[in-house]
Amino acid sequence: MTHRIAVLPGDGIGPEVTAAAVQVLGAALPECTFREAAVGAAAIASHGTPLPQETIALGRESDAILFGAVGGPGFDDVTPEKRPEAAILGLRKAFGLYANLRPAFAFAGLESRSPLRAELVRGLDLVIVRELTGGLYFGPKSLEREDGVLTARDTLVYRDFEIERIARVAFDLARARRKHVTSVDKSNVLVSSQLWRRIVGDVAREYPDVTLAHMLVDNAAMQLVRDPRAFDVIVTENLFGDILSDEAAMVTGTIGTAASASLGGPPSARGFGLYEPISGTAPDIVGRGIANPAAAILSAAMLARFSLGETEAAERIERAVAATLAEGPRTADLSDAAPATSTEFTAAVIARCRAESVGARPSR
Ligand SMILES: NC(=O)c1ccc[n+]([C@@H]2O[C@H](COP(=O)([O-])OP(=O)(O)OC[C@H]3O[C@@H](n4cnc5c(N)ncnc54)[C@H](O)[C@@H]3O)[C@@H](O)[C@H]2O)c1
Ligand SMILES: CC(C)[C@H](C(=O)O)[C@@H](O)C(=O)O
Ligand SMILES: [Mg+2]
Repeated sequence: MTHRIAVLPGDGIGPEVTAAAVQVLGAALPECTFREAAVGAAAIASHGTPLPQETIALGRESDAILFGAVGGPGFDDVTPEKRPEAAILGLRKAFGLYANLRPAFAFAGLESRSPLRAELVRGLDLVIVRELTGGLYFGPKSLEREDGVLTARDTLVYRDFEIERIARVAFDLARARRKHVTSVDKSNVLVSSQLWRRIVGDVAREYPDVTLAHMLVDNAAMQLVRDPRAFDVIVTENLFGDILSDEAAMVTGTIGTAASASLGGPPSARGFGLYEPISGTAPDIVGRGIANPAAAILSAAMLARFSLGETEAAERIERAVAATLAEGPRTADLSDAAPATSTEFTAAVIARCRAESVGARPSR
């Protein structure tokens, strides 16, 4: 059966890392077909809009989207809906992708790259379940002069069903893991967080085998660097999840391995999804061929697992990435001396995938 993958490379290092992910996925699953469309600043240049209708249409004709990154210089004075970043927000909304899974995983051999002491990080394996289609990102916005005062508003809105469904995703996930959920909010200040805490508590009663802790977001930011391994599944609202996931990624040693899946339902129900690195267009390294493609490749593995049901291929890709990170070659974010290029890292991952598929398991 053919798997139809929409590839949206976007801007900056997006095309560099997405090309790597397409190569690896194509090698692991030859039945994938790839069709590309424009998003972000690239689409503004070619179509006059960050998210052309034909890009959405390609997504609708596909089993999954492999996404790079969007953003670029020159948009500081442009309203949010005309910025390149509107493309990713528009896709999340258009496809109802409310559940964003962001694993933070300490790969063996990378402990010394963490800003934390190696013994605090070794074996770290947590998942942030970020609510992705609500909150401050999607509430009404305005910028108006009111009584002579220039006034900007972003509105934080959460509805009960939005909290309930993301809480269920987190508890279901925890059930298949270490059975602990930390719900992160700011309920000492925000009424939306009070509702969040109440509803997550209600859902928790349906999962007596899973423990729940509530934590304020400022404390959570601190605990993530004090003792990151105390976390199993973190569930939180859109903006807190955005910020905490970059922090958790760096705790593992680099943001260059941080993958994500954006789903419209529980991960157990195989279906359409969008898969992307959590990081951005990395303007400081674009065009140099040194970006770490691991996050994009691991996002492709999540795509194989959650949207294609190809568990064996997903695991093969993940093992090949883990072995390459452990043994090298490594890109510049993970190596001080003679780092590999993105292309060299990708070739090493593909070689390990192929070696395994012909029966010769690579050494770990
Ligand atoms: N999903 C997305 O499309 C997405 C996500 C985050 C940021 N952005 C956009 O990207 C642009 C740049 O944002 P930023 O600079 O704040 O964050 P960024 O994530 O692009 O970069 C932050 C730092 O991480 C490094 N980095 C990121 N990915 C890397 C990789 N694969 N390998 C090695 N190093 C890597 C960069 O070099 C940089 O030093 C902005 O326009 C922002 O809106 C887009
Ligand atoms: C580009 C931006 C809109 C996006 C977000 O804030 O969700 C990014 O930072 C992410 O983490 O995916
Ligand atoms: Mg982010």
